[in-house]
Amino acid sequence: MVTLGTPLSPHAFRVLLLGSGELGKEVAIELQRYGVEVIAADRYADAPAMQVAHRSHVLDMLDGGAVRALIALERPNLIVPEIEAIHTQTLVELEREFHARGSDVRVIPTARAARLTMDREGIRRLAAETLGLPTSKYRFVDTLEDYRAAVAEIGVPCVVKPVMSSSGKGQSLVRNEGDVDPAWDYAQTGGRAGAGRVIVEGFVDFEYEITLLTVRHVGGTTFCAPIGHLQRDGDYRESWQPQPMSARALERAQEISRAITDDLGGWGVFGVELFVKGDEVWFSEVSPRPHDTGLVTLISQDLSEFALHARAILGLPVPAIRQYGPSASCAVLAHGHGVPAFEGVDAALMQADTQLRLFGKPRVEGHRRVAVTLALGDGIEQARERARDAAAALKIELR
Ligand SMILES: Nc1ncnc2c1ncn2[C@@H]1O[C@H](COP(=O)(O)OP(=O)(O)OP(=O)(O)O)[C@@H](O)[C@H]1O
Ligand SMILES: NCC(=O)N[C@@H]1O[C@H](COP(=O)([O-])[O-])[C@@H](O)[C@H]1O
Ligand SMILES: [Mg+2]
Repeated sequence: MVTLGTPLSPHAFRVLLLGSGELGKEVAIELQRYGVEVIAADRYADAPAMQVAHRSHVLDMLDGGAVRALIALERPNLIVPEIEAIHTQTLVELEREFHARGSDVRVIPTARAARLTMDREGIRRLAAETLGLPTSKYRFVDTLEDYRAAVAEIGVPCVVKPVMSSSGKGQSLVRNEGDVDPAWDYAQTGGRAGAGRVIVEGFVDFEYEITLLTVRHVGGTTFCAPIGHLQRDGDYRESWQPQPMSARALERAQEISRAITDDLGGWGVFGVELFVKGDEVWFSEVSPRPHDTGLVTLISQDLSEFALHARAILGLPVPAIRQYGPSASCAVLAHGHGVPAFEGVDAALMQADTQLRLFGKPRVEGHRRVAVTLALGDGIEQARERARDAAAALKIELR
């Protein structure tokens, strides 16, 4: 049983967010509602979650020493990874030390889950080889020569990704011979840890893909309604809920999600990414934290994925999740260089049942998701159209 205290007092319940983007911002707001003292960290200043936290720190989270020093300084009750780019081996060591000391400090959901999912190899081998879950074909390679052989063996089309990357960075679809070498070069430059290991995945010719938000909480495991989504360049553009599925496919999706999340363990929200064709379901990957496609739950459920994460990690009950019917989200990307200014916010909010979140990201260099629109509709198509219309009404100027 958790005792929640008063923030900024000696008996505060403190949560340290490692990563402070748009997803962490919503988690921070939900934690604030329980009087939790929230400390936000990221690699840059004025990140979205920092703007709603009690305190913040800027550090290189891939530096194990820096992560350890921050945790020693802040002495949080919970350490909550918000992104994958963290020195997760340090979290594994710290968790072991906490345990040995009899301390009840926890890494969410577990340090092992954070470590396995930051590297595509860890989670893929666990899912496919240890748990026997259906996945695409795959090979891990370190050299151009092995890479070419892996592509020849798996065949085209195939998907090439750095083992450490997210949001489609460094990822290519190889359709023919001419795509092979450029995909290697892109994987070598687009990964989060620089050049390195690559996964070659067989292309899964799915009908649709979903995120199954799976909540592990004190009372057991609860699934949200499936979220369908559209990805471009490996990054999410639209998501909707509920995605229509056959009863058998939904059952398989839940079985796979339960298997992987039971193995990872701990409390919190997991975003299980699955590919579906007819009644067939393949595991793709899992985030041991709220998922970007789950932003739709800000409008589609009484408890959003962020509210669910807060409840679950605090050890609070999740007796039911109410879904409000057809809903959608549309990601808003800014392109260019500068500080965003938003016009057309009024136009974006003209339609009933439409909402907007502006993340407050301090700068854009290249492409960056800076906002999301949300809508309810009579059907999925109407909800998606409303969310897209609202996004199109926004005009972003980079100053
Ligand atoms: N083997 C595959 N077959 C078919 N499509 C794929 C395959 N792998 C990836 N994709 C497509 O690319 C998208 C992004 O892939 P993936 O989720 O592995 O990338 P990511 O960089 O981890 O993205 P994120 O961090 O946003 O989840 C998938 O949602 C899917 O649309
Ligand atoms: N697919 C993972 C994902 O959506 N993560 C979310 O994006 C932020 C990074 O955004 P940035 O790259 O604009 O800093 C992360 O902090 C997290 O909130
Ligand atoms: Mg993904």
